[in-house]
Amino acid sequence: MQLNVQTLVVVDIYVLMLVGLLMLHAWRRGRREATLGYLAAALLLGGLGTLLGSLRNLGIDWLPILVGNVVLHVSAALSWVALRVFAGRRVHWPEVAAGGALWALLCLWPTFYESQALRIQVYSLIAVTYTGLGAFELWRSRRQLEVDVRPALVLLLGHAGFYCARAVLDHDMPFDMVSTGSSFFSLLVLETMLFSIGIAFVTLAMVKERAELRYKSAAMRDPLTGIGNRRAFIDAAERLLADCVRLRRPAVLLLCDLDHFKRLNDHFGHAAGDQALADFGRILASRTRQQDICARIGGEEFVCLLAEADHGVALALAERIRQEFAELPFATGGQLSVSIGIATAEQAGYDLTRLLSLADQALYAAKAAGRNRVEAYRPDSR
Ligand SMILES: Nc1nc2c(ncn2[C@@H]2O[C@H](COP(=O)(O)OP(=O)(O)OP(=O)(O)O)[C@@H](O)[C@H]2O)c(=O)[nH]1
Repeated sequence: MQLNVQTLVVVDIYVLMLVGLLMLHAWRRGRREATLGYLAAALLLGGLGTLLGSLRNLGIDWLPILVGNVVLHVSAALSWVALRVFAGRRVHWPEVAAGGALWALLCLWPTFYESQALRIQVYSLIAVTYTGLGAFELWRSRRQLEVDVRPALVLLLGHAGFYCARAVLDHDMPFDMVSTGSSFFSLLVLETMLFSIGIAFVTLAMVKERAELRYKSAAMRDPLTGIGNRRAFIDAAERLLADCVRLRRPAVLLLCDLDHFKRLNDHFGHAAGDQALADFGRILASRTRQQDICARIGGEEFVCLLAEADHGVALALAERIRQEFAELPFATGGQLSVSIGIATAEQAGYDLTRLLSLADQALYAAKAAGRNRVEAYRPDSR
């Protein structure tokens, strides 16, 4: 198949600019997510660098050879920066400038400036380095990122592989894209175009996926205590109870209500009340295991569904939580306490609504018996 280099270069510039502008738009619309901003800059500079690189045979070779390539190296560096920022790391500007600076310095050396083969090899080396760094950023952060980074890794490694091949195979082919061109050069332009579209698409998808995960997680979290809210609890508890039925495992619910909380608010203000809520949430989270489901389901009402725990274990844990909270020194100087009601999933027939209701009856009994105590649900108690 014959690829017309001139046409490809024009299409390449057009595509890079267009995708760059679309990325800029996505950045502006998407709460100015830095990853998209850096990628937009990389794409636009890629288009500009390719445009400058195409200005051959005009008697101003320094423009394509020096300026055009420096711009392309900065563009490659910014693609790396986009992925680095996505992985939560800071930008290292000296490294961003290093590729272009190295190129500019080498251009002062006539042997390099006049050797097509040498320039191709150094260009490829810099391109492989920045692409490899981008892949490395994603690879080392793949677990924390919580999104699928594999498509991006495949693209980056393919791109780096292409430049490795170019360094080996494209020694002395003319770089004069406007007149002669080379078959490898046509492939290069084509590959750059496809890679740019691909990396823009997968990066946008990763950014969007992560934003959705963050919104979802924020919607399920109680901002004051950092533990789950009622909605998160209902979802997770229903799943846990279904697992308990299937695997014939026990579960116990603790329903906790801070005592005389209104009095604390009225005497010491809402900020003191908030502090007490945050302290209790912290105790609950630190005393329970990862598989337990803890949440703040109302003003001063907390729950904890203990997975694979029997009645005795739950009772001991509730007692420890009650005691720890009662011993906590408060900034106000006063003392606070919590009442806790307990019911087992078995008593409720593994039905969440009923389980909450039984634990509530036990809690009512704890309040009625003087507060600052733990009561377990007893079928004969009401
Ligand atoms: N500071 C603060 N107070 C809250 C929050 N949510 C609910 N409250 C307050 O919690 C108090 C709950 O009062 P009550 O339901 O009467 O319960 P109580 O005073 O703890 O009494 P008992 O439960 O019977 O011991 C109310 O004054 C609410 O305004 C919150 O997010 N922060």
